[in-house]
Amino acid sequence: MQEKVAPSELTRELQFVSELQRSSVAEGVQRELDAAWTDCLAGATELVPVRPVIRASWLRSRAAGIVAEEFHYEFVESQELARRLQRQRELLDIAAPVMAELLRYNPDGHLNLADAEGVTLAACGLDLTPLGSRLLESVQGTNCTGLALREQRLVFVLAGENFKRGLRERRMHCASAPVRDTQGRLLGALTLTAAVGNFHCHTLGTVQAAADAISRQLALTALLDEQQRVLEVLNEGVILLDDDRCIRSLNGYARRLLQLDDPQRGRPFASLITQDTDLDLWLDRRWERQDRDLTLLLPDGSGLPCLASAAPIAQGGWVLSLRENRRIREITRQLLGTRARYSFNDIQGRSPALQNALRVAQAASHSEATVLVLGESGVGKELFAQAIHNASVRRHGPFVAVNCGAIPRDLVQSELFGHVEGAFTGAARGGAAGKFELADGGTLFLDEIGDMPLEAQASLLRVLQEGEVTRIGAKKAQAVDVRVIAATHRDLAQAVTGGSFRGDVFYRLNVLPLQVPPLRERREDIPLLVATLLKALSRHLERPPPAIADEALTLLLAHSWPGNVRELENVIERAVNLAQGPLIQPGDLPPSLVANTLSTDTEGERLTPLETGQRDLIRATLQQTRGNLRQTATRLGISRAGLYVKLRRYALNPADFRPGR
Ligand SMILES: Nc1ncnc2c1ncn2[C@@H]1O[C@H](COP(=O)(O)OP(=O)(O)OP(=O)(O)O)[C@@H](O)[C@H]1O
Repeated sequence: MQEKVAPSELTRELQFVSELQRSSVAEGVQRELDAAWTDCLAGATELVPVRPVIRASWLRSRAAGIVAEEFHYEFVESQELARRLQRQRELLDIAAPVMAELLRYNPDGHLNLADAEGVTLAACGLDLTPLGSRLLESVQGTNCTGLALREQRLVFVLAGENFKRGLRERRMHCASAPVRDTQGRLLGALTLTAAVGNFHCHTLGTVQAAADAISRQLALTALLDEQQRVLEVLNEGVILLDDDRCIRSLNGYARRLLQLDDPQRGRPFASLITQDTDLDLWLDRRWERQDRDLTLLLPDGSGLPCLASAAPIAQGGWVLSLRENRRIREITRQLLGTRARYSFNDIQGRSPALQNALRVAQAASHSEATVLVLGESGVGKELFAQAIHNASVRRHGPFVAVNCGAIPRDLVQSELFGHVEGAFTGAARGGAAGKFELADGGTLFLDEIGDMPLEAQASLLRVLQEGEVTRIGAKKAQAVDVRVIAATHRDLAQAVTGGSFRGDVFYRLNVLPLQVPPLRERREDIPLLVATLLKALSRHLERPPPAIADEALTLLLAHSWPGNVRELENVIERAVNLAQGPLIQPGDLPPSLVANTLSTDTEGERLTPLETGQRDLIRATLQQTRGNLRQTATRLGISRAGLYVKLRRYALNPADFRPGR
């Protein structure tokens, strides 16, 4: 504790007090003090034999008009006292045993504890300073408590050094030391009053040590309190176990997890978990930290799966931290970004083929049935899956996508269903949740389901049928609430026949089949898709969207699009980057596309008489409009997109009809 008294002064004071032990000295001192006091009251200022600290206090007391001859205590009002007692409850609780102990060694003495404003908050021993009495020097003149508060250091005041006659005539000496808070701020003063014969130099040390003990205990309590608060606000359950694996304490989060109100002190931890955790294996002091999946037993008999981490404490016992799997999954989802971005509004196209797919998808979003999205690569199968999820009741849950074709065969099962620690070589410490668990409460999109190995299909069937997953190596299954949307570009029925896909899984998945049409079957959507892509790309590049020249659009319409919308996206992105001016020209398109297009016409195909008539009409109109597509479409009463489709069908190139050809 901060001690303001200079070492030399302290030595002097101790020497002085120790000499007082000799009664001849004490009597002499008393006589001198009485004489000096009388002089002081008569107006003298010299007061030579008086210690400087006392002399200064007497002069202040005299100047403040304090009447030395009158003695009675002044009190704060009872309500005010109650407020102060309340405010200093902690200090009082800590000080009470210290004061009681001190009194045991000074049975004929008196102890009082005053707050920083000199109000007595606690007292024991002789009936001297009453509760609520005001002891500041400005109220009571020179007195030990008032002086300690003013000097903020250990002081002693002999009987004859008090200012008021009533205190002087008690013939008792006092020592007082300040009590401080953790920041070193003055909280009050602890004062010991002892009969003259019992007061010696050790009294000073004892009072100082007691005041320091109170201050230290206050700091410790504050620290403990702070740690307790941290533990209580912690976002995970913390349980302290003793060496016998019984509970020493639980923080608030752990109590909430376990649905328990009281601290459960002494309860065996084993009674709070299901029996499938081998505690001997887990709580092993050789390991610094061990993670385990375990299931907490709740009062209603149900189980709460958690990830628990155990670290041994050097002094004995363990500290366990617990997080429920549900929360870990939430955190993982936040990290992985398992949100579906797209909705039905993002699916562009007005073609009957696409509108038809949209109708089926919208119906699927109102149901909970498993959906099987069929379509070539890049047609937008995941887009549809996301849109279904976002329009379904699960929209606030996770959307987890897994490409079954992209995971190494050996790992598919563990990726999807998770595993427990030690399930196989290379298994994660503490085990790992699978995608089904991650998608709990939401949708799991199983892309390229046709590539799923047969063994994994068997486990998938169980999840689809039972709504439960069993991690690899686990003894027990866990319930999961997941809607599955699977997708494939393969012909699954044929795969079933060929034996590479299980028939039972196929029928389970194929509840709601959704065929997403390839781009070549909905060419009329191309202009709209191109416009949307141009807008999105230019927004990204922060420049106005370029237009597309008719010739270039014709080429796009005529292409067979094996890569579907994804291919179209790439072609447009390339063109936007290559385009010199505000117009995308055929030269900005990939050369392969230009070459292919002109050959993918109706060559070799026989046209019906009706089609021949239509082709001739279009050709004639193109001639009249000199290859102007807008005018041609208007004259023919069809949309531009419709015209493009027909141009491709009949291998007509508008450029051939333009002047200069
Ligand atoms: N109708 C559409 N409107 C707008 N964008 C689309 C449309 N269809 C597909 N896309 C876009 O095309 C790209 C490919 O779509 P997606 O990844 O959903 O296809 P996929 O069929 O799942 O492909 P794969 O079979 O290769 O996984 C995406 O960027 C998607 O946004």
